[in-house]
Amino acid sequence: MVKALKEKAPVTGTGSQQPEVVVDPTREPIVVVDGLHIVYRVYSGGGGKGTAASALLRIVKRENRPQTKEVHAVRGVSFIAYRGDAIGVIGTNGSGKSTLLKAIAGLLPPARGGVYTDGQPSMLGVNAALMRDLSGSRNIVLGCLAMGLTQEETKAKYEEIVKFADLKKGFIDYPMSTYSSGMGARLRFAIAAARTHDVMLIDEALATGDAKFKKRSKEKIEELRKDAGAVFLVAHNLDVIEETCNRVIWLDEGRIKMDGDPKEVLRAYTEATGK
Ligand SMILES: Nc1ncnc2c1ncn2[C@@H]1O[C@H](COP(=O)(O)OP(=O)(O)OP(=O)(O)O)[C@@H](O)[C@H]1O
Repeated sequence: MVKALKEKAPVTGTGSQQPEVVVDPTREPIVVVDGLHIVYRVYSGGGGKGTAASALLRIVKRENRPQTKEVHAVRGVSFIAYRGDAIGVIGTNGSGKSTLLKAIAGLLPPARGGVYTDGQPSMLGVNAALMRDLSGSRNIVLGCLAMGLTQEETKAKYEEIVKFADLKKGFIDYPMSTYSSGMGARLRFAIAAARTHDVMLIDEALATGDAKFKKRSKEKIEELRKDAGAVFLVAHNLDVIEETCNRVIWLDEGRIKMDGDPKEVLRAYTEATGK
């Protein structure tokens, strides 16, 4: 559900230096992120990892919970994505890009603030729920059905997906555990791209492909963008972001440092980080 933003005053970033969010009443909002905070709780102390086995041992021994440490990964992020936006999310390692995408997908609960989406967000690779022990072709069928396609639609899309993934000969019938990470990423992208998503979230999917695959992926995103609500793309490769996106959000330590025209944001980012 999208909040009644059109009547509302501009949403402002809650972080001290975050840019103010200005509402464009002429465009249709698809995703509204309003003062979002995401906090991970990490179990520390006792030397061990927070595994189920160590938790069970503690329960049996009637010990207290281990100390928890908080990682504040997203700190008061606010922005509005409009219909037709392809938004690149950039930032150095650990700046909160993947966390933000997962929160938009509804996979992480906000500690404060909220995410409002118009339609169903699909995080590429997660929603497709690919199974490593099954062949690529079985995964195509399961992935399509999991995305809500009917059996007929799945059949109709099958060849297109195989063609788009363009795996080495024969690999489509091998278990996905035998695929390289690049091959897996191609197949995940191909499956996810087989249907239009209201909000499409792509995390580093294009990082592993070769130049030819990147070009085709870019074209596919363009095509999906026309029908999709909004596309979010996380990539360390800034060329991919510049070529694919009409807007870039720069995250720095969980806050928005800049949000706007790709050329301007990428230039400032490159100057600041030397990347
Ligand atoms: N499951 C988790 N549990 C605890 N802390 C986490 C978890 N996932 C991420 N973090 C922490 O949250 C912060 C943001 O991580 P995130 O993965 O969102 O960053 P990123 O910008 O996507 O990084 P990268 O470019 O390296 O992929 C980091 O400090 C990271 O250590």
